[in-house]
Amino acid sequence: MRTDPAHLIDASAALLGRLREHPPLVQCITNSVVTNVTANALLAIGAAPAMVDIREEAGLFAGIAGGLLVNLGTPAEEQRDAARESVAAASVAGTPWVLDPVAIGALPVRTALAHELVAARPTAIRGNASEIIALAGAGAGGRGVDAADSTDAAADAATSLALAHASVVAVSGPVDLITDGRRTARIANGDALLTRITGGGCALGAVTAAFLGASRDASAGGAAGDLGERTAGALLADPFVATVAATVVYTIAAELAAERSTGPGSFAVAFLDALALVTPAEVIARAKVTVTDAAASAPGSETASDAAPNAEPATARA
Ligand SMILES: Nc1ncnc2c1ncn2[C@@H]1O[C@H](COP(=O)(O)OP(=O)(O)O)[C@@H](O)[C@H]1O
Ligand SMILES: Cc1ncsc1CCOP(=O)(O)O
Ligand SMILES: [Mg+2]
Repeated sequence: MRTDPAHLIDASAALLGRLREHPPLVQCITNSVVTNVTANALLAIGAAPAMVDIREEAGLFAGIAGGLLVNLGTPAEEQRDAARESVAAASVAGTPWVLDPVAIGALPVRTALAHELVAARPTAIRGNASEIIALAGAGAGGRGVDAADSTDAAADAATSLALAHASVVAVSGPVDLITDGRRTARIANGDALLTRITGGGCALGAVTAAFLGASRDASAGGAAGDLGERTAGALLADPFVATVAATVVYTIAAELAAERSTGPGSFAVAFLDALALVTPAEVIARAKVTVTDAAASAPGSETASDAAPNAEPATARA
C-alpha cells in the first residue's frame, strides 16, 4: 500500500482516537529503572499497562494482551525466561510485540538474547541508532544505554533487519527513522529533554506496543481524515503505520511538554500531561513526516504533501 505523509499523519490522528476509545491491554517485560515511568506513560496516553514478567504467567498473559513489549534493559534470569515464554505465546496468538534491545553490543547476555528473540520476528524493533546497528551485526553498540550514532547512520542496518525478520524497525534520535524495508518514514518532531529523563526511549517502546494493539483492532474500518473506509481500515491495520503513529504522537507530546517546562523535572510531569491531553488535531497540525519508498519508480522518491504548514521538513495535511 502506498503511504504518503498525509496518509500517515491522518492515520496517526485516527489511531490515537481509536486507542483512547478502546484502550489496549499492554504487557510489559521491561527494566527495573523505567517500570513506573512506562506504566504511567501508557496510562496517560490511554492504554492499560500490566507488568507481567515472571515465568508461568508471562506466556499466559501474552495470549490475551493487545500488545507486548520486551525490553532488555535489566534482563535478570527470570525476565529472560519470561520474555521467551511471552514471545512464543504472542507468536501463536498473533499478539503484536515490540523488542527494545537496550544497550546491546558489548554486553554479552542481553546481546545473545536479543539475537535469539529477533529470530522470532518481532512486529516492531525499537532502539536507538547504536542498538539497531549492533542488532544488525554492523557495529559494536553505544555508550551504555545511549546512542553513539545518528539515525541516518543506522538506515542501512534498519533496512536489513526489517527485511530479514519481516519487522518494522524504529530508530530513535533527533530525527526518528522508521522502516519496513521498503517504506522509510522520517519524523522530525520531539525535544532533546526526552534524553534528559530516564525511560525516554523505553516508554516509546511501550507506547508503540499500545499503538500496534490499537492497530490490530482497527481493521474493522471507519474513515481516517479524507480516506475512504476501506483504505482507512487497511491503513490503520498496517504495523508500519501504527509504529509511525506511536512516534509521531509521542514526540509531539514531548514538544508540547517542553513548551511548559523549565528542565527535566518539570518536563517529566508535563510530558505525562501532554500524552493525556494531545489531540488528533494537534497531531495533524504539528507532525513533520517525510517518506521514501524504495518501490517508487521515480529517482529520489521522497514524498511530501503540497500543503505543508509545519516547519521544514514538515509534510502534513492542511
Ligand atoms: N536530540 C533530540 N531532539 C528531539 N528528540 C529527541 C532527541 N533525541 C532523542 N529524541 C527523542 O527521544 C525519544 C527517545 O529516543 P532515544 O534517546 O534515541 O532513545 P533511548 O533512550 O532508547 O536511547 C524518541 O522519541 C526520540 O524522538
Ligand atoms: C539507565 C538504564 N540502565 C539500564 S536500563 C536503563 C534505562 C534506559 O532507558 P532509555 O533507554 O529509555 O533511556
Ligand atoms: Mg533505550
